[in-house]
Amino acid sequence: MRIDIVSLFPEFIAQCAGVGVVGRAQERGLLSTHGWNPRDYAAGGYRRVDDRPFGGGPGMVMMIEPLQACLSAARAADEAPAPVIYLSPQGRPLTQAKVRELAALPRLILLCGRYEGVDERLLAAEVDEEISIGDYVLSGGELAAAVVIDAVARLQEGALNDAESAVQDSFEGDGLLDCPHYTHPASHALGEVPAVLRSGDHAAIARWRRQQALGRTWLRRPDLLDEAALSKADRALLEEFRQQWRH
Ligand SMILES: Nc1nonc1C(=O)NCC1CCCCC1
Repeated sequence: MRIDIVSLFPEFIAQCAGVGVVGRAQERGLLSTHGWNPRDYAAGGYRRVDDRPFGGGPGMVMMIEPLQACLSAARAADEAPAPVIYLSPQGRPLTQAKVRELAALPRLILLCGRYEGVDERLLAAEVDEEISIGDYVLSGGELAAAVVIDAVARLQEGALNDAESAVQDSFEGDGLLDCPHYTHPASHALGEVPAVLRSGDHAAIARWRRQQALGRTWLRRPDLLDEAALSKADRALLEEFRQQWRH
């Protein structure tokens, strides 16, 4: 999978994409990322990429021309077709389902805004999809682009080892929150590791983990429960958790 990122700070993305799972996926040839800076496509000595907003108001707006030229250069760098995705709070919320959809594509072009945003005419002409990573305002789209890159990189075949796949599966598989995790020491001033996890009874451990995932989802994200397809056994486990919680 190839991801091109249009950003005034391409070095930011290169840093994020160079470490951990994403860095390893690149080393394994599962993914490649390429930064493109609109300032390199801005005319004149000053290489202007932004200007004052029509209608007045604070801040600056990213201009059409440098972005359009930069996007054209990025597109031309590979023959694979790619949707242009703009990261902004005005976009549709990013979900794991959307991540799966994006991860299956051969290529993405991510457009990162700065300042107050991008000239609407550029967005209307060049952007295929607008995506938000949450209802808050960042100083630029780069962090959101890094989130998209990380999430799709994890889904590339061969990107994760067994332990990492387990984490992916625990959310990805059934849309529930993850269960709690514990490690050494078993006893600590902060508390004890739940006995079931030290019992060696793998069936009991799996049951406990499933019940904890169900219970936490019920407590913290009941909206996810609505969408999850719970089995009869799941519903019984959750009811048991609810009873215990209420006493
Ligand atoms: N939230 C978000 N989800 O995706 N992107 C987000 C963001 O807050 N981006 C910064 C804004 C800053 C002004 C220009 C356009 C991008």
